Amino acid sequence: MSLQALGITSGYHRNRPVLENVSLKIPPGRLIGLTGPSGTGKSTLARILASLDAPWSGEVRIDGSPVVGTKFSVSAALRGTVSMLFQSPRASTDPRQTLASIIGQPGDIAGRTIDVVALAAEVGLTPDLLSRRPHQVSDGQLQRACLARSLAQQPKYLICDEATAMLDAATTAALIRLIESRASETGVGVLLISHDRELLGACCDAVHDLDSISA
Ligand SMILES: Nc1ncnc2c1ncn2[C@@H]1O[C@H](COP(=O)(O)OP(=O)(O)OP(=O)(O)O)[C@@H](O)[C@H]1O
Repeated sequence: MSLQALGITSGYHRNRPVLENVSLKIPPGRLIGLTGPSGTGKSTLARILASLDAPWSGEVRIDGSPVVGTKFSVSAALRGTVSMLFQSPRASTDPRQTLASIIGQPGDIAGRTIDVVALAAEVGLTPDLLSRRPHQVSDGQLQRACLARSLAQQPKYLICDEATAMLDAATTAALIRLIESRASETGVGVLLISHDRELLGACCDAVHDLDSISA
């Protein structure tokens, strides 16, 4: 059981790979850190692990099953098992939606009822914020809503791509604590991508440099 990248090679321009033969394993219930210099391909790998993009070669496996296709073409059994939290909550939310509808989105897609108020409370959002739209809340509050949306998806694996880079130290610590407790309580496996090696060292079970996982 794990989310695995196996020998991933990928890039954006033919003959100029960004990732070469990269392998990484995220076991359930663990926090795995990924760091490395800017522009070396961490986000590229994250998008491939989340089935948002397909690699040129190599394979992603979710609990042993190879992923075929991307986004909505991924098989129903595997779709939604990996959730991604991005750096910018504003770029990943619809400015017309309220926080309640943002958090409840995975339920609408899956035809499942979600206790939005309870999830909001879990990530530290009070009920009065739920009727607000993104421009009426802070970056930290909106990122909490994005985390609640990810959790509402009930993913087996969560990828946080610089998800706390825009937040202050206190909000970062609160979100990381939440992710840690979710990992230990529900067994969600987490990949934390960050330039902050100190942060990764403090909360992760293992930290990899992108260079060290390229063969
Ligand atoms: N959509 C794209 N089209 C073309 N090139 C891209 C695209 N996305 C990323 N790149 C390039 O691929 C390389 C890797 O980018 P990526 O964002 O994966 O790196 P990163 O390690 O996450 O960087 P950072 O730490 O700055 O977020 C960079 O040279 C970048 O310019």
